[in-house]
Amino acid sequence: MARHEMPAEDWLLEVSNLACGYGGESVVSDISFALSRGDIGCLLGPSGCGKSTILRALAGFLPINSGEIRLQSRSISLPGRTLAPEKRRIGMVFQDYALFPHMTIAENVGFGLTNLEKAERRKKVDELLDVVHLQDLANNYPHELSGGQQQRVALARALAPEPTLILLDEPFSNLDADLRRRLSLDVRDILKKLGISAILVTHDQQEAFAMCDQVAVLKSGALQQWDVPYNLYHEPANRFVARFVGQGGFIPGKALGPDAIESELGLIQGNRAYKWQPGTLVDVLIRPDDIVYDPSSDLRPKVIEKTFAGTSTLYRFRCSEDTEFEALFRSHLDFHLGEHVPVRVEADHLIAFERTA
Ligand SMILES: Nc1ncnc2c1ncn2[C@@H]1O[C@H](COP(=O)(O)OP(=O)(O)OP(=O)(O)O)[C@@H](O)[C@H]1O
Repeated sequence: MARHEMPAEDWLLEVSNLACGYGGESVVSDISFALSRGDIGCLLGPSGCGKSTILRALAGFLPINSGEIRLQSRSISLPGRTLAPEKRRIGMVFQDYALFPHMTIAENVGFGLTNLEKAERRKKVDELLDVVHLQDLANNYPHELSGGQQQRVALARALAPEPTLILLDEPFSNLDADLRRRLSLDVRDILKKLGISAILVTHDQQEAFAMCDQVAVLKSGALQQWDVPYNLYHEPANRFVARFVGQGGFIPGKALGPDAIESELGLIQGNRAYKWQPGTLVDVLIRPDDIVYDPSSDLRPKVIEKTFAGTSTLYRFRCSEDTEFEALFRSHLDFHLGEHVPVRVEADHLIAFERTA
């Protein structure tokens, strides 16, 4: 069954035409998306696009100006009616961990469980420390833990009251790249094992793709596309998403038919049909992995930039002033600046937009 045909009760979170902001002004508007139970969603976009603002509205810290937020089919935010944060059953994990420094790890995790008997609380804390693999550090203090360990404590503390939804606000941004990648996969595993839904805020596309089932790409307070990572990459809704998600750039071309474009890189054909008239001027998206090295090719663009990245090298090629593009080759294919290299386009997914100016 397609997602849009799902009955309303299967959505965990529904955001409809949301507008909210500060001092009566909206900094985000017309935001609509829905998350099904157990899924991890993401708000992805450049700095200042409104990710944290939407997260604050979901948490109940910010009233909304129009639209509605529903959690488990229950309205939690309407203009003039905001269910208090503590009544939403939503947990939060922040970038700076926000652990209590004078409490042990076990006490931090058990902080929100005051309604439980002592023995029951201890059992629950042990279970959660087990889930985040920190049983051995129960009696340590936060400053004795690494950043990654502290973030797992923060997650365990947020999970303790058994929330319906967890909000993760740039939770890995204080960590180095390697730990970031490992911890994001760890957190995904933990949430999936427990069947807990989450919304992650990040401006790191790799993190969004590795961790999330659905991603919202935002620009200047407006939702550009809400989709699975694969579609964002292969079927971006507009130029902004095409550029923001993944690497690559546009080259000029002319439509020959619904699925064929003539360009300086030759005829580019794909599996996606457009409604263009033959002769329409378009911009075609070329990703670095769309270009392959082919010694028999007559197309021989010039290397104008080269970035060595260990197992691969990113090249920037120029055919003419209007047509430049990038290609990623295994690093044993070593070309020098100014060299003319035989290449060919091998793109399954033809992504192009009609030229507007
Ligand atoms: N408390 C506030 N009062 C007034 N304006 C604010 C407030 N917080 C954020 N803004 C403005 O709202 C807009 C969106 O900010 P927001 O923090 O939601 O962006 P973001 O996408 O989370 O950015 P970043 O990735 O840098 O954290 C920005 O223009 C910002 O200046």
